[in-house]
Amino acid sequence: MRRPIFRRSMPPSASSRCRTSTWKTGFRISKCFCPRKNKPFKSFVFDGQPAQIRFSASISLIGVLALGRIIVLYGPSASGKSEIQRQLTNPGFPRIITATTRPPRPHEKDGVHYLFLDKESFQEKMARGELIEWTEYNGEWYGTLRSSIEEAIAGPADANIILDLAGVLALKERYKEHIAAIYIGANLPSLARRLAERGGDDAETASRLQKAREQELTEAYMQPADAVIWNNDGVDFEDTLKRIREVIASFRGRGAQ
Ligand SMILES: Nc1ncnc2c1ncn2[C@@H]1O[C@H](COP(=O)(O)OP(=O)(O)OP(=O)(O)O)[C@@H](O)[C@H]1O
Ligand SMILES: Nc1nc2c(ncn2[C@@H]2O[C@H](COP(=O)(O)O)[C@@H](O)[C@H]2O)c(=O)[nH]1
Repeated sequence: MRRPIFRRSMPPSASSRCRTSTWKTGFRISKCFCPRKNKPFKSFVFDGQPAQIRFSASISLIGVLALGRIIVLYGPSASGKSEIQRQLTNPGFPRIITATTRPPRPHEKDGVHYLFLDKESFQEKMARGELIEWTEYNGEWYGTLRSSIEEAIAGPADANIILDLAGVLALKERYKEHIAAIYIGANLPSLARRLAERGGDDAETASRLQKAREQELTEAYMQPADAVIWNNDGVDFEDTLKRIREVIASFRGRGAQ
């Protein structure tokens, strides 16, 4: 028996003049005229599906209606992700700010580059389910706020975010069709030079380079990327930006990933 599961603004005498469009998801929109109230109305109906299908239908519906896509930049430390993000970000392509327990670098501002948290606050956010994913890097915690991703997906604009591979995989698993990942690479000599120029703690620099050598420069690390861009020293940074803009435009042309 076909039975309405979800119904909105359906007056009692709704049986009258309706034009119904049915979506692939099983969702039906009827544009009707109510003789009793003498005015038009719309009804929204999921029809005759078992509960578990209803749930996935509503998820697909969110997918259909939500437009925002998220471009994830990932790759080794000092490959140029932050500089690329800085150049690409604008009001129509906002950055999604993640949280970290690492101390800010001299130029970094709370709420702009990261939400800088102490370990206790970070753990509280984890415990409250406010983080959709998190990772440990160099003894510090990094995590993505659930609300930041859901707002970006529900919004009309694409957004960008910097994550590591664990973050890419977590977002792709949960929001597959909204996520496109660009791996930003640079060779070891470029990374070493840039990290030395950044200054800071020698042990931390060595650890970042080791992670690049052993993990972040491997084929396996790049494998989930939808595009790979190399930004070595000697490559004109404007050229890197141009290639990234082209890749992002091609994602838009293809529709959601
Ligand atoms: N093509 C390039 N040629 C020379 N220097 C570059 C190039 N691209 C970026 N840089 C420089 O490399 C340094 C590191 O870049 P950036 O901070 O953006 O890296 P990152 O990937 O965000 O690093 P991290 O993950 O450690 O934060 C910056 O000083 C940046 O200006
Ligand atoms: N999985 C996540 N990775 C993140 C997040 N925010 C940043 N990152 C990655 O961490 C490392 C270290 O960052 P750094 O700013 O100290 O160089 C780098 O690979 C970032 O891409 C996050 O929320 N989740």
